[in-house]
Amino acid sequence: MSLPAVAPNDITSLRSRIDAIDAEITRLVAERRAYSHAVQASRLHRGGPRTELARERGIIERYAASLGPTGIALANLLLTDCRGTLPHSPAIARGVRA
Ligand SMILES: O=C(O)C(=O)C[C@]1(C(=O)O)C=C[C@@H](O)C=C1
Repeated sequence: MSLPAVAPNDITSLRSRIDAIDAEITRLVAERRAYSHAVQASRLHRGGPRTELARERGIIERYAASLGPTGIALANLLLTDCRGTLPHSPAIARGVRA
């Protein structure tokens, strides 16, 4: 991974790049959650189960291949976040947060 030209001792510039990356990551996590909820809602609508463990295993394997053990932890966190209560679910209506 090569970095754009930033003086190595320019901590302010380096941190501002980190902050921009974090903002992008959190935006992508929210976008991923929305797509994940759409897939889960579609599956439920067709009478299927809400989760699909074979698909989750494939995702975890991809993260592991890219990032090693940290990737496994990250994939599990993402899947937990994306599996949360669907916006239209009765649990939400009762005020329960997954
Ligand atoms: O890809 C799917 O089938 C999804 O429902 C999305 C997703 C995910 O967030 O990646 C969420 C729940 C499933 O158990 C598997 C994967």
